[in-house]
Amino acid sequence: MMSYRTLDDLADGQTVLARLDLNSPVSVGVVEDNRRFSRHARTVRELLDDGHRVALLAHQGRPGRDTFVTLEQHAEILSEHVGREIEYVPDTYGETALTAIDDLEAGEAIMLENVRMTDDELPEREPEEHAKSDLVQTLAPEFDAYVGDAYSTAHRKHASIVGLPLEMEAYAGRVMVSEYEANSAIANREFDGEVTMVAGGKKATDVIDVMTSLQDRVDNFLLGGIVGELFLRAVGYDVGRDIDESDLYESQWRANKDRIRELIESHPSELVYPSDLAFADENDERSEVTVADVKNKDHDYLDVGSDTVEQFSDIAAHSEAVFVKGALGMFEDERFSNGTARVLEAIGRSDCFSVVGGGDTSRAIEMYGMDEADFSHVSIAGGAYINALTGRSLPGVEVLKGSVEATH
Ligand SMILES: Nc1ncnc2c1ncn2[C@@H]1O[C@H](COP(=O)(O)OP(=O)(O)OP(=O)(O)O)[C@@H](O)[C@H]1O
Ligand SMILES: O=C(O)[C@H](O)COP(=O)(O)O
Repeated sequence: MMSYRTLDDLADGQTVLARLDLNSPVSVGVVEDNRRFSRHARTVRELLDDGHRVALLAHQGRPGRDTFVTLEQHAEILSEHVGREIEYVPDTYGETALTAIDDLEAGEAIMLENVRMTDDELPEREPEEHAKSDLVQTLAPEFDAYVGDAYSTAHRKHASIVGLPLEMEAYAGRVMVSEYEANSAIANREFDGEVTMVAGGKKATDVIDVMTSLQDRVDNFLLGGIVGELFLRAVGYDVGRDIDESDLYESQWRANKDRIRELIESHPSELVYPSDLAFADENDERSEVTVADVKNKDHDYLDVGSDTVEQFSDIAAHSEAVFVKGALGMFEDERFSNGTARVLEAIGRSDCFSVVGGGDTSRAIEMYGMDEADFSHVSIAGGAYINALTGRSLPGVEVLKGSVEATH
């Protein structure tokens, strides 16, 4: 299999354009620090230590959304993680940006403006088409090399993801390599023992896509969260109702019920249902009920119960590989964190190959005092993680591999 070049292949002292993914939660204009900064800091620090002149390219939000802001705060947060000042340049590829790139000294980095503020970035186009854009044609000649580190945007055919690497000597950064290898393992690698997937959270369509494409590779699907309730409903339990104005159950049920029924029919022994559920009682305290005793959608079920936790933890403990997609409950509320936190702890304790994905689910690791090092990999990707699990190709990875072929 043709692979990509990595930072190990990059000669020191070059002018380098590195594409990162620092897309972050933004609340009332304030960018939240998160794992993406600490992970990419490793790539940036290494580039600076190797004497490169480094311009960083990244995006935030999409036009029209509240999260669509400049990268000024990102430059500050990343500077703290890297331990060196990264100057923010309020321009992506105009005169101001080109002057700042020209002025770079060895071991210095600048952060160019949110690349989604240019018209060329966002249209989904083939790499060859993007390569002709002004953005790519202006930036590419300024650099000796492109470092693709934005694995979590590699599912997008955007100019800076697929166009730039086509026109430049391209290398995969440290985040790109570690994410790609771990997340593709379930689709690419053979495991001798049992393979388990925690299938939870609230994005049922994504999870059911993953389950459908991995149905013959996974021995146990541990069902929880809203996904678990949809499966319980499909086998006749009266659970799952929309909370307030939310559309968590009904629309997802309508969209997925046929595929859920197909999975139940074709893989009855791989599906592991919750045997009990938790809800808030009249005193607003956690109570549990066995699934058989649930009646008339009488509560919002916000976590799996203790028996389920025990059963899921046992299965995780004797698996050879465990992939997590989605939380087992509404863990942000401590009363309903038991399922997610205890099962993650069991996975962390076991010596299985473990991958935890999804921005929300991986937040539970630090919220409940677990050590990221107890897992083989904690992914910082959302959509790209789904693509990798389902074995769909990632254009941003393919173009890095293609770039090696083109030079051979
Ligand atoms: N029974 C439930 N009722 C309501 N919300 C739930 C329930 N179970 C899980 N959740 C919510 O699901 C969310 C996690 O699921 P989701 O699949 O959306 O996240 P993810 O895959 O980790 O993240 P992302 O796709 O955003 O990177 C959590 O925020 C949790 O509160
Ligand atoms: O946060 C992400 O998943 C990536 O940055 C991709 O963002 P997008 O879904 O807005 O393309």
